[in-house]
Amino acid sequence: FDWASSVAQLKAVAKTEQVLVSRLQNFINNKTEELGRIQNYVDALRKVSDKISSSKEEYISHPINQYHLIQRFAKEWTKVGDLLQMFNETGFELTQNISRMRKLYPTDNDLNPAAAGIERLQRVYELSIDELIEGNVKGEKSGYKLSPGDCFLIGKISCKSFKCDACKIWMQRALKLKADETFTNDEALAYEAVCRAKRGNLTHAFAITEDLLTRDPFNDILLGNMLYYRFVLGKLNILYPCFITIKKDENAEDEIKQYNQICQGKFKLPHKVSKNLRCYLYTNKNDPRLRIKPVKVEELCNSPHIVQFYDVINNDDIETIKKMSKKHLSRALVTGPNNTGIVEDIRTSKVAWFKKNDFTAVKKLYTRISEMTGLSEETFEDLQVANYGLAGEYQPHFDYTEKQDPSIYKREDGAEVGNRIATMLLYLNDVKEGGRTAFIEPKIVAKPIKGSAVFWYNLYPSGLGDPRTRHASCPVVIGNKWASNVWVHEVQQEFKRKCGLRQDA
Ligand SMILES: O=C(O)CCC(=O)C(=O)O
Ligand SMILES: [Fe+2]
Repeated sequence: FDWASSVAQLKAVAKTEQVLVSRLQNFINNKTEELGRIQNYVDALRKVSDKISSSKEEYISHPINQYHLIQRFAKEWTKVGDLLQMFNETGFELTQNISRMRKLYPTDNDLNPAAAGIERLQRVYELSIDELIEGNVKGEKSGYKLSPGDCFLIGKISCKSFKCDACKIWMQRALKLKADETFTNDEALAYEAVCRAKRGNLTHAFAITEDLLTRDPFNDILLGNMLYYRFVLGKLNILYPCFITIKKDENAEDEIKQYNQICQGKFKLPHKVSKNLRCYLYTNKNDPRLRIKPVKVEELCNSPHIVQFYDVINNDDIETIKKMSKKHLSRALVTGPNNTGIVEDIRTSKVAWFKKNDFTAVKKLYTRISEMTGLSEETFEDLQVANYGLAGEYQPHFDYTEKQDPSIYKREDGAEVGNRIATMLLYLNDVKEGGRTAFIEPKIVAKPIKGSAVFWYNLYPSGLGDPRTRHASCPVVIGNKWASNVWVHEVQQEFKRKCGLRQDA
């Protein structure tokens, strides 16, 4: 089910935990009470048996005693049997419920993405690891700490996804805090060695691994790595196939660095740019519907033109949309080979989709967007509602497709609607910390403000994709993020937004 990719559904888990705690407490109370009753019986019966053991012959010769002995077996010990049976049965239902529930709620598989989320927060926002370990995120204290085992897990996940710098710092933390029952020092060292090797420091990795092998000479993974180091260091002439080295993609790394810095709020627009940005009331060339209540606009960037509209949607409609979405949220996909949707780490959120006619709030929203932008609803895509999970993000991407294939966007009725000409990105809540929308080239961010929406054209008027619109959703640090997109397609907008004479007009 993938619990780390949406916060909305985690709320139910927290509620269930409360119920569980009180059920478990009841269970213990009942058991204790039953044990107490059994204890009373044992006390009473012990008195009798003590007496008998001191003078068995004498006791047994007396007819009343004979009667009592028989009576105890006929009655008392049956009662003890009943009590024991009851003791065994109490909590049976709870045990069954718990094992059924375990299948529905977070399991071991959810821990890795959650650990990856913590690592992502640290990396993107350059958070202090010491503070994170203390449960302190940008001054917000959780009350819980990260254990050495948690640090080890975060290091291990980083190593497996080739984030070697992260692996190193988290493993060093794990080692500094000392191993707990979840890992040994040698395991932490082994991961660190693999990371060093991936960074090209093979001699050091070789030395660490050689040392580790003296303590664990049959460890398959260590042996495999050793063969590889020997090969690369020229000490062996066959290659062990299980070890991969990663090639650095310099461009991608530079972009991620830039993305991290934008998310951290490190860039300020120079005065000569920001002084040309305006806030104004907009009536879309005197649209009669907007003349009465013009829309509030804030310019975020002039080139490309990116604006934030305020009070686009009211609170009731927002709550309706979120409530409807909760039932339908499923892991967000990105476009993979042959236009199929695939799960990727670059997009950690859950989404739900609605049609214009699914309920009134969507219909109203579509009319409103059409009024504000002057664009035809005819080729609006279905409404996408997204909820981001632990450190949920959407790494830099274009909303338009770079493919030249006109059939890529087909409406359900088969009509080809062209590329995504524009994006309306609505914010359905305020995010306490993080979760901003970052535009990579102009180095600007939009802040999620409930009821507002960011709007921009993805294509030049010529229809060519505008690469300056590359954008991302920064990881959520504290709180929860609800956003929603309406993508507008080219077809039907020909007379609403006319094409220019130059390709990048
Ligand atoms: O949520 C955001 O801030 C951006 C989302 C986005 O870019 C998308 O869904 O395409
Ligand atoms: Fe996007």
